[in-house]
Amino acid sequence: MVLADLGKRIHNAVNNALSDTEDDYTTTVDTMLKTITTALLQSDVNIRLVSSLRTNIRNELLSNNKHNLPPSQRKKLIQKVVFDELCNLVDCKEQDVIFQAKKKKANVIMFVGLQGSGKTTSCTKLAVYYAKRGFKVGLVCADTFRAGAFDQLKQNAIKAHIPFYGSYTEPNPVKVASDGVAKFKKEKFEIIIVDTSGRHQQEEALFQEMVEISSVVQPNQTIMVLDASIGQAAEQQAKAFKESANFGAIILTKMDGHAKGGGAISAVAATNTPIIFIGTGEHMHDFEKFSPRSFIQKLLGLGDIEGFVDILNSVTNKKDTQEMMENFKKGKFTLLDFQKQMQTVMKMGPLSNVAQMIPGLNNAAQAMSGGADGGNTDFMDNASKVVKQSIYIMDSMTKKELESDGRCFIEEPSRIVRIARGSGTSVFEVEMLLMQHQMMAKMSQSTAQNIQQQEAMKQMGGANGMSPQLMQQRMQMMQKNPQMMQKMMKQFGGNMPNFPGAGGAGGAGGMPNFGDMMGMMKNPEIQAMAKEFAKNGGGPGGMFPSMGGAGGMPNPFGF
Ligand SMILES: Nc1nc2c(ncn2[C@@H]2O[C@H](COP(=O)(O)OP(=O)(O)OP(=O)(O)O)[C@@H](O)[C@H]2O)c(=O)[nH]1
Repeated sequence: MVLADLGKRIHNAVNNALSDTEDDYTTTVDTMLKTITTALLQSDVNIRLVSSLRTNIRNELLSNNKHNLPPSQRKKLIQKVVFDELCNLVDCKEQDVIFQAKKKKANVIMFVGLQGSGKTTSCTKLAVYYAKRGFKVGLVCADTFRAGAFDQLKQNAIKAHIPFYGSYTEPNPVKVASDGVAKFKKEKFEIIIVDTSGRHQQEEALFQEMVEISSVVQPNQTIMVLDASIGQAAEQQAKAFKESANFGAIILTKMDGHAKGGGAISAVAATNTPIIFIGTGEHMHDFEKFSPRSFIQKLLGLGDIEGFVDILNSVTNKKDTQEMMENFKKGKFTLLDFQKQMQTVMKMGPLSNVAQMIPGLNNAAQAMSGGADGGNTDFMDNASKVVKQSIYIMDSMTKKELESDGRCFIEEPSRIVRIARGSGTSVFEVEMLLMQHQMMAKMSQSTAQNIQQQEAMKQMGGANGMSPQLMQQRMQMMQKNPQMMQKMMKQFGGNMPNFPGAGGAGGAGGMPNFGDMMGMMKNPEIQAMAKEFAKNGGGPGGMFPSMGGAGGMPNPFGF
């Protein structure tokens, strides 16, 4: 059973228990536990762990006369106890498990694991993680066992812009590791990641090599890379590596696709070692910080806002975002702003991964694509393609065009043809993008107006003690009298409230408040534009007269 199915089955079992009014409480709990334990076993979670989870949940839910609790409290208890016990399954209770590297010091991290587990890929992903956080990072390839290992690391490193070290001629991995670390230390690198060889199976020679490399490079942290798709074997493998390499952290790879994951989860308990990251694909950005609560939340389809904010923080340029939001609330939204937004979306990784983090969004995507199994991935992949295409289109614009409000394209439609040619897209696709930009620009103008109105209402209410209804009436009167409105705006201008950003709480600073966005979507002008566009189906008479009506692109923003 793949992880997504596991989550769904547990989620359903809990929901059935919550809505069950016919059976007595003990039967309800036992039925729920039967489904949960079967699902966990089918996902390869070790039988000992499943049995202990079952006992703990049962004890918690049935002890001390919990039968007598009112139904609403019983429901909350069931949700909490199941959630906490699932978290315990993947939590080894260590704090700050990601290695806190020190700046201006050489921190060595050594990777171990079997061949093909995803070591080399994960080394580069971790290098990118630290590089994004401002560290000077280097990669050492000490895998002299597998022909082509150095080339693979080199390719990954070049793609990720990470300096690397390796040798085509030196056969001794201990020497390569030692030389590489010495070189990077001399050059004042702050994070030095050493990739070691793997073998197809656990064997003495491999463990001996790891011990030798470890003794020369003296790692600050050793990480074991574990393939999540190997099932029950993971536990045994982790134990064997722990004895010789004594790793302090685990990276679970291949948690995407059809990994059962349960075996790997059991390895955490067997070695009492924390999982620090999970690999969710072959690309550099398919790498998520692991937190037990976030993982279980996502598994159960409850979203992971913590992870979302974390990704958002790592990909947004605070200065750019702040500037963009300042302009947005002043009613200014250029094509360049639009391009930066698209680039941020792309940096967040595959949209299907991001969607899983937002409560409800994954389900919505599944519904739109008409199926739970992979359907949402198709839908999101399509949306990713559209975002990428939009970036190509904007890359073909001149600096002046990008910094404009887009009106130049209406005045001079030949620009659209030029951009379509330059970006390898169609005129229709360029026009669609311009249309989306216009909608965002309209939203920005509405936001500016809303903010001004709200502020004016606040000021008036504070000064006069008026009721909100009376204030509303006055505002409507003033709207009908533009001169009076202008005067008032002048009076209150430069005193706008902060635009409430969804990321504000987590410090990501910068996404427009969703509630406000929804409000703006009710703006009759925006609705009229959308209707006009839909009605024309790309035909003449729309905002961009030459819309060709070719086959309809999905709109990633859901307008
Ligand atoms: N789907 C998926 N594939 C992954 C992930 N991590 C690595 N891979 C793929 O797994 C294969 C093996 O990965 P490597 O990084 O070469 O594994 P390795 O452990 O370094 O292997 P050796 O160098 O032979 O020891 C490659 O095709 C990777 O692209 C992941 O999280 N998800």
